[in-house]
Amino acid sequence: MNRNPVYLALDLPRLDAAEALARKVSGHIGGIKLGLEFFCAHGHHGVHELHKVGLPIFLDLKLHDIPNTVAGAMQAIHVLQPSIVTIHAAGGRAMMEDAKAAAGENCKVVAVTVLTSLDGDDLSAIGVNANPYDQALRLADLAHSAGLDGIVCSGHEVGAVHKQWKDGYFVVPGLRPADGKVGDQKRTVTPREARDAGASVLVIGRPISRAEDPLAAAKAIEATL
Ligand SMILES: O=c1ccn([C@@H]2O[C@H](COP(=O)(O)O)[C@@H](O)[C@H]2O)c(=O)[nH]1
Repeated sequence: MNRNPVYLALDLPRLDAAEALARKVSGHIGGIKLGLEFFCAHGHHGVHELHKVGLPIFLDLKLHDIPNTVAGAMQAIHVLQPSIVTIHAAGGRAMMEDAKAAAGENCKVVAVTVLTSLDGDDLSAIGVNANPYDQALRLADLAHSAGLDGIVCSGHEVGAVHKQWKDGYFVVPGLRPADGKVGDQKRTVTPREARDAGASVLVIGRPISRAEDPLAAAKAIEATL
């Protein structure tokens, strides 16, 4: 049977609340995603605590620095046994190569292409002369040639990336059920659309964590897949 592709983004300030939520929905998700908010607040201790839930841990740290620094950070998190770690493709080829070389054997390293909270206007404001689709495909190509396992992109690009990188590992956030609040996300699709387009991992946070009934929300999303 295929593993549930949903990784729950635990962007919550309190460790006890994060662990309780993860336990509550653990039968209806495939993994737990811990990001900057969680890691800055709870560090290695928090990750060890969440390991006790018994699901794979995705460390969404979006590392972006000079190659030597990112490689050192990758080595420092070996001990946490993450199944997936993110870096930024905009850090360049050498940074991605060194990050992959420093990662543990069972850890997939995936590169963020264009954040799902950005649209074309945001890219032009930071001097990127391409639309999010073209930019995501360009960075996907770079990540592929740097030997990474896959990328992070929105559901609008994952189908095209999948066509040119058949065995890639594709993480898709910015997911909203058909009637869901979009919030700060600008390039959204439904979980089902992302899965059908070739996503390997569906990252879902607030549609579950901020739902009135998170368990019912997780079950409803699972039923659509
Ligand atoms: O491009 C990206 C990369 C990472 N994220 C992360 O995914 C979750 C999404 O949370 P929601 O509450 O479902 O919007 C969050 O942890 C982000 O840091 C992303 O959204 N987009």
